Amino acid sequence: MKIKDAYVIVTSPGRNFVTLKIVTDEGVHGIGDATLNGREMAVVAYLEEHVIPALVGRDPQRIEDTWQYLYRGAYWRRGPVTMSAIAAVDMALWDIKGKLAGLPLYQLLGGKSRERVMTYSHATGSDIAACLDEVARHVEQGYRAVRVQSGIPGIQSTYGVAKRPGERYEPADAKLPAEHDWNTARYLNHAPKLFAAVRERFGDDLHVLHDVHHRLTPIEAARLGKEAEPYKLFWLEDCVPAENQQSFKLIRQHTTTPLAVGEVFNSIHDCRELIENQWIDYIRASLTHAGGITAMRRIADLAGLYHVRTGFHGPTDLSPVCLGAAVHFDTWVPNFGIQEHMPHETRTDEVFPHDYRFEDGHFIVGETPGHGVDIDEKAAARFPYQPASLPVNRLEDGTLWHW
Ligand SMILES: O=C(O)C(=O)C[C@H](O)[C@H](O)CO
Ligand SMILES: [Mg+2]
Repeated sequence: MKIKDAYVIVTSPGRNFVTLKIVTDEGVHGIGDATLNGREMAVVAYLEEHVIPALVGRDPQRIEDTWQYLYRGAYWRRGPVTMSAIAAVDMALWDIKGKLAGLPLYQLLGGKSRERVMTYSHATGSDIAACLDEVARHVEQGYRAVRVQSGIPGIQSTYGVAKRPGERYEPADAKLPAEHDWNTARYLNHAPKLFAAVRERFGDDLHVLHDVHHRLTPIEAARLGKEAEPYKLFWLEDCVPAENQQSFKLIRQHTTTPLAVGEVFNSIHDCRELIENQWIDYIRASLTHAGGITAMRRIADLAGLYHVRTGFHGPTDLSPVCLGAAVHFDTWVPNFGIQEHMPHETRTDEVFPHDYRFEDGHFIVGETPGHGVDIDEKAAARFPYQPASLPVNRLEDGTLWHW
């Protein structure tokens, strides 16, 4: 059997998605997600110019060999563009393997470790009261775990807060990056009040998560982790930028608040020190940005040795293809923690028909052979690419900060 054809589909049903479709000479096809928010077309070019020509004619069943070929064979290893492209190929090939075997992906990985996959969603509000109402709405929908983000007095546009009440949070919009403002002191004074209010209204049973989105220094993160301890967070996410993995050593020395990191990681080398030193509790890399199922399996196995659990990134800027594959992975992986769930728009779900379903705060995996997600190319063609960028952040004096 050979790969006969492969092509990229870019579609924007509400936001941009990049999908790779691989077709075999026996007519079986598989798809993979290659969406890199704000840098979509770089991955398209990487796939079209450098990957697809090398795929045609290869045996689609040799997933590991193809992964090594694309990783080692590029000479230029790692990086989000390269690894998203490799991930898309990898996901599509696992999809094909499942279809050929007549088995859903989770069976290929080793079968079910659980019946359902706990998810968390996002409660956002312009202030604490509005955020609490959103938490209540999510609890009514069955969520056992909710991420809380609220506007901060004195800061105009805060990460994770929807622009208008009732709208979804969507950071990428303008063609060029929007400019946001940031003030660490105001944030640090505000965040513990939000956690306290959530616990007071919802009690101890709800899992409460919070995303700092890389904005603190290690000692500031240590202070926040310490002050959050009475409110027993499920996790504190991305409390510092993680290029310097040693930062987490300092944070860890000061707090027992569980730490999660990794949504911008693209290889096992980005998290090896964090895992081996047990400086984190949850690894949040995604199948799309960290090299696919083949690579993520190695990360999860390493993490399992050190009691680190998975908490896959699952924002709307990863397509239903990534989410579908993640639900299979989550159903199998022994050291599962939680799965992020930011529901896609209806038009996105229409472009990507899938068999995973949300029920009572959990995802339930489907039984369709492969990863269970397809693309309706006719529907996709109705939504042309819309250039969009993620924002940037500046301190009050104009200094560019982490967004
Ligand atoms: O979902 C999260 O935890 C995020 O931090 C979302 C990111 O801002 C988003 O995926 C950037 O593309
Ligand atoms: Mg995040």
